[in-house]
Amino acid sequence: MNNTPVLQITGLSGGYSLNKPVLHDVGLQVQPGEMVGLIGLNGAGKSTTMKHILGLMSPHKGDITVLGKTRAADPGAYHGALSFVPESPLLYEEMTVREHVEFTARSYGVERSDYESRSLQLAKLFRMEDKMDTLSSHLSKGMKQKVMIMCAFVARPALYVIDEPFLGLDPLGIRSLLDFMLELKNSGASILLSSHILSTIENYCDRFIVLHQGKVIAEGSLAEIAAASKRPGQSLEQLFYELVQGGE
Ligand SMILES: Nc1ncnc2c1ncn2[C@@H]1O[C@H](COP(=O)(O)OP(=O)(O)OP(=O)(O)O)[C@@H](O)[C@H]1O
Repeated sequence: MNNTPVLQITGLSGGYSLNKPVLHDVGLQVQPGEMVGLIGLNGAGKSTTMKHILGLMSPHKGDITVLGKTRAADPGAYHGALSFVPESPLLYEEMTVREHVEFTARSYGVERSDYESRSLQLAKLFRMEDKMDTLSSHLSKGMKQKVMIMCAFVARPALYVIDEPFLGLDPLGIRSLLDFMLELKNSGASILLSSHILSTIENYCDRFIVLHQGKVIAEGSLAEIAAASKRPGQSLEQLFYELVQGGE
């Protein structure tokens, strides 16, 4: 059996300047078919961790592998194996929704017929069918976020890196996104998801990584974190509160 984690981070230290690291010896894994919640206060280092995974920043120390390969060893395979939903939508103002989704599908080498069926499915799921030919500059904030999500999901990579995706989404959009992530996970995809909405992700993620001041201070399933904290039965929010208060 292949036990290679889809994402493996080992001893990662990094940040925006060499003399002031933001991440300190961060280690985490995401296995095939796992949804892992990366949680932490504002400034804990969640987005910085994601930027390192995406190769937008280089580690000061440590290694990151996707499907067992570093970015340096095989940049094409590394980037082709992951897609990203950023915290704030970044779109080309002069392109329509359809053009964004199609452009992304092409850059991932998605077959035309797969692109067509997936884009139809995503447009329906996120209630964007009547906006497919609208310029992105004419969309609402939540609709722009949906375009980012549709682009990430049209590719079907092994790993999804999703940074606080719920901001701006309406309740139906949040439910559609959660259900779709569950479907992807059940079909074997791996998801690293950051969010502050702990009550929402509590029942969806298999495991949680708690980052505090750039360090991993707890990890495991809800039951494992509760057991390690000697607080069985507590909610993720209660456990998180106690962990970060203790970490101050
Ligand atoms: N572009 C940047 N240049 C310098 N420092 C930065 C930059 N972006 C973030 N930081 C710093 O890095 C640290 C971690 O920030 P990061 O954005 O990773 O936090 P986060 O956990 O994603 O927070 P949030 O929940 O607010 O999104 C913070 O101290 C922040 O000030």
